[in-house]
Amino acid sequence: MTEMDAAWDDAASEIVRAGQRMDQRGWVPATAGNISRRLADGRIAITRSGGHKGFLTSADVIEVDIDGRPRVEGQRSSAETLLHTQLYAADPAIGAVLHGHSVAGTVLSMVVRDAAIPLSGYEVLKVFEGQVTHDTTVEVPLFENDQDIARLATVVAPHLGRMPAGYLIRGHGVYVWGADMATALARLEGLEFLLACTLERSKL
Ligand SMILES: CSC[C@@H](O)[C@@H](O)C(=O)COP(=O)(O)O
Ligand SMILES: [Zn+2]
Repeated sequence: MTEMDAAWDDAASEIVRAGQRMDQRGWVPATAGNISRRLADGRIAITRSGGHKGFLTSADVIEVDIDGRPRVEGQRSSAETLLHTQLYAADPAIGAVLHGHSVAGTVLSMVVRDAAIPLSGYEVLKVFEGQVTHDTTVEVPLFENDQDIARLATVVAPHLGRMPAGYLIRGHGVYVWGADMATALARLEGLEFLLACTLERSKL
């Protein structure tokens, strides 16, 4: 096996395991969610469209370029590929992107009518990029859902580089990222925890 093949296999395994983890947590119901990883050589590995993300195999991971085009003609990458590649294009430090549809994120995004959900005073805020204290507010932007992903990407674009905790799409789900898969998964777990806390507090 070449070094390039081994690197691809590692990335595909990380994606498969991330899907299993997200499924265990209930964040990818039915065929929801998508997962990608940028390799050191710049190749982008992403889940194919459809299929359950808890039951992925490496055959469900395909290569796309930075503009979101599958390298192999006829392969169908995630319907939301452009939301991944725009993050990679904007920041060379990003190495993994995760998208899930949790109950807390979906419900909160439909109840809150503001353009962002503020998260304040939580110790777990320190899981997000650049955060060193609980004594702060991190805003999670809320974008309107759109089946036209290219158009949705243009709405997200002006916010790139200014979303330490990721973002929410209304009635749809969350996007988070990190330098590697472990960091992206930790941020997703942190964000889901904080969204669940926000939802619980709204019931008191
Ligand atoms: C269960 S429908 C969910 C899809 O419409 C979409 O939002 C999603 O997250 C998964 O799409 P996919 O094309 O498999 O990456
Ligand atoms: Zn989705």
